[in-house]
Amino acid sequence: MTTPTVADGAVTDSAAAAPVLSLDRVTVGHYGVPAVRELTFEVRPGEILALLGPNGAGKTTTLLSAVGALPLMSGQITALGEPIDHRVERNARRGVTLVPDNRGLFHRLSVTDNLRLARRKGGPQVDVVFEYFPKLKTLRGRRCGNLSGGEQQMLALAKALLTRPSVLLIDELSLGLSPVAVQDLLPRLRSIADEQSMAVVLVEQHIDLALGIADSAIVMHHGRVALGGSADDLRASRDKVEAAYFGRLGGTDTPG
Ligand SMILES: Nc1ncnc2c1ncn2[C@@H]1O[C@H](COP(=O)(O)OP(=O)(O)OP(=O)(O)O)[C@@H](O)[C@H]1O
Repeated sequence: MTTPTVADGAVTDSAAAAPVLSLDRVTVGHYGVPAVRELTFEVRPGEILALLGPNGAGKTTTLLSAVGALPLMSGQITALGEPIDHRVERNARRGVTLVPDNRGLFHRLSVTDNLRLARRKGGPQVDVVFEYFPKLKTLRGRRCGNLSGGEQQMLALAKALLTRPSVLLIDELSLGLSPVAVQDLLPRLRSIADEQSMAVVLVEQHIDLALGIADSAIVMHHGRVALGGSADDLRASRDKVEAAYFGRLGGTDTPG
């Protein structure tokens, strides 16, 4: 794994592997009001970037813009060497996959039927994801609405993996889950990213758990990067992470 560096609020990497997803000075928002300003970062195959920040910091807006669901006010997003445009379905077929915070599941359908619907022609068989989540195999006939929150989140991840993503954008994997369930899921995500060389952008409120599995992280505040760097550096500067999270750093900063 290579070490990201921070320059002007941007998490970049000097290593040779081409980024799977790049945001270059992206400003994006809702109804003409910017929610994210001048955001720059890159993620490479197999890397996990954690997007941290308080409510309203602009994390979801960032993910939505990366899949083409929000028009950019300025800047550019590139995935797999091509600019991201508004064709969300096409972007997904190209391997840019979002796991939304509402999980995007069909609650009346069984686990297997949810997975079947997510499967792409020529893509992996449903059984493949049972290797990552054996528990789902035991629950395959159960209605999704009768699964626990953690099981539903496994199903949401499993569905996303069936699309063979090159970059997976995950909005609050841990939403509504017990700490035990989160401690189970996040390391699995790390292993899957490693095994599949899948880039991941992870929006997460459990700062320490996220920094525990990520390669790099950005702390956003009011739509801007308050702090960014390698997860190792940020773990070593935990007080700065907290200050950035609460908007007490007064601008972009690097740990140390
Ligand atoms: N559909 C929308 N219409 C108008 N404003 C929106 C919309 N969605 C988000 N916003 C605004 O954009 C800003 C960023 O919101 P966003 O959802 O990206 O934050 P977030 O960091 O994901 O927050 P949370 O942790 O609460 O999910 C907020 O000020 C929010 O009120």
